Amino acid sequence: MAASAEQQSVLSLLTSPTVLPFFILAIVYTLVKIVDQTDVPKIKGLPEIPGVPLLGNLYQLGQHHAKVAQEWSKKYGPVFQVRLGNRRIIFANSFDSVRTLWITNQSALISRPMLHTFHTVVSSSEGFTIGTSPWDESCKARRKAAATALNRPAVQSYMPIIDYESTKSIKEMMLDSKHGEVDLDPNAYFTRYALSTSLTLNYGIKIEGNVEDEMLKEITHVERMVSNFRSTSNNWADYVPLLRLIPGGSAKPQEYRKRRAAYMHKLLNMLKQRIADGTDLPCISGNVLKDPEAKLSDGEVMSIGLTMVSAGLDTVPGNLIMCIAYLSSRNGQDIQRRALEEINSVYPNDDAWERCLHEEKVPYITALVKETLRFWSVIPICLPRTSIKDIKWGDAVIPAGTSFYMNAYAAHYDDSHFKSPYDFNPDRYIQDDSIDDAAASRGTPHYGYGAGSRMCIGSHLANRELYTAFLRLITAFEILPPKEKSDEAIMDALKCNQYPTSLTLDPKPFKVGLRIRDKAKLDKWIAESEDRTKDL
Ligand code: HEM
Repeated sequence: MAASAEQQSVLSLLTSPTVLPFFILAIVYTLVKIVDQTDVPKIKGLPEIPGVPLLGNLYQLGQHHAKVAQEWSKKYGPVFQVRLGNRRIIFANSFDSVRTLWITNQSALISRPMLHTFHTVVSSSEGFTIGTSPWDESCKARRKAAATALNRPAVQSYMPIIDYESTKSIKEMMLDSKHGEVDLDPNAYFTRYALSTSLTLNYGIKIEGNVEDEMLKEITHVERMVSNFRSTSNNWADYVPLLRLIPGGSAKPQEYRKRRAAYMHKLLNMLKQRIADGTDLPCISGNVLKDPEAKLSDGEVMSIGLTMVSAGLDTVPGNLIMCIAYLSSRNGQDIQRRALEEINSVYPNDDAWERCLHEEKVPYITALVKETLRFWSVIPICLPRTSIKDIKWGDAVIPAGTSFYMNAYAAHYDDSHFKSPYDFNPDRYIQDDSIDDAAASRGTPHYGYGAGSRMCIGSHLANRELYTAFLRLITAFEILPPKEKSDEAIMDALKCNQYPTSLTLDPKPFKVGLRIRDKAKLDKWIAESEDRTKDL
């Protein structure tokens, strides 16, 4: 149909050289306004960090989101709103603000957001882990089942596994360092420690090989990559939907989804075969599969398995490895001396290796664990939350459905809560005067395990793994600086991360020296442990 005379005159006006540029600008402006909307409108009464169209504050946050947000909090206050693409996020950056939002408002802050890369691309076939699931009946059931399997008495029954794995790692470190002659990187030994412990208690299957084991390397690499896809700081496509249209953008996440599915199915099938043959060992997934009353579907059993494999894999080794790095430094030598004195005074008969399986009686080692969790903040921006009810903050009402990011790194270095927060000082958890007194009396020692309604349910297990490993390492070895000078960045909680935008700290490679304190005693402790765990 031909255009009317009126339409033709409008068209020629719009395409005239003087009007056309303004017309194009108006179209672009309107389009930007449409795609630039946020999931939650701007919240009145809460500081907002100025950003740019489409990206919001994504570019300004750079690689070190936790550090940049910590800097902003000096100007804008502890709690502010940012825009990451089309998402509005509340950042909490001080110890007290986290407590108010995460603990006082815990029933409102119980859900988790869905992020495109992890929830749509990486996880579509394998289900979500508990820590990435929004709050619903299924998440509640899986969390309850896993929490029961990880409660204090249950964890005590897993101590033989921790006995076996810690001994295996320390023995291999002794042999691979040629009894202390050669420096080594502790990373792989403690990655296997954490992974093999999780696999044994979930499937009754351990990593049989040394640190070069193929299954160990595959699971470690794939889980590390998945953890990057899961990070709130790594994937711009989570926030800017237009970026999802870029061809090939999903190729890597999809590749890792397939590789992850392969070993998750293999582990479950191995367990099912052992159950059928009657050769299975007691384990969490086995208990669920064999329990006729269990109300969990196959997918839910798989989700618990995924959680067990992934949850402790970066976190336990990250803490262990970075504490070992610190212990090897000059200041770390004093900490080792003090720790050994404390261990020997509690256990004058050299039975610390065995007793630590039953009790935690050396307060200085417990304090070392806490200080490590604070100082290294291995999940600097804690797993994200979504509110399910309105939350009041000062005069602002933050509507239900808003995403919240806890800047655990900034809270851990908050000098209104911790005295000299940049000093590594286990004593702050023993002597009240190194934490502000009022703060000390309020409980929560740190946010290493998060806080409130969706706090880590693996913390008893992780604490036992860390305590046992530290106590045994310190009695076995003097941990020394490497013979060759190492990268000084390894002592900085952010610079030591080789992949700064990952969810969990991924330590840069480094080496330490080891000197065996007493070869005869160490051989005896190892032999006793091997004897105790020979049927595992
Ligand atoms: C040192 C080691 C560990 C650290 C630092 C750590 C840290 C965390 C953090 C920060 C969270 C998020 C909490 C929140 O949102 O407030 C979390 C959640 C979780 N962790 Fe851990 N974790 C560790 C070990 C483990 C282990 C060994 C397991 C189990 C085998 C585990 C299981 C879980 C689960 C299931 C969740 C999700 C809870 C939920 O969403 O309801 N964690 N962890």
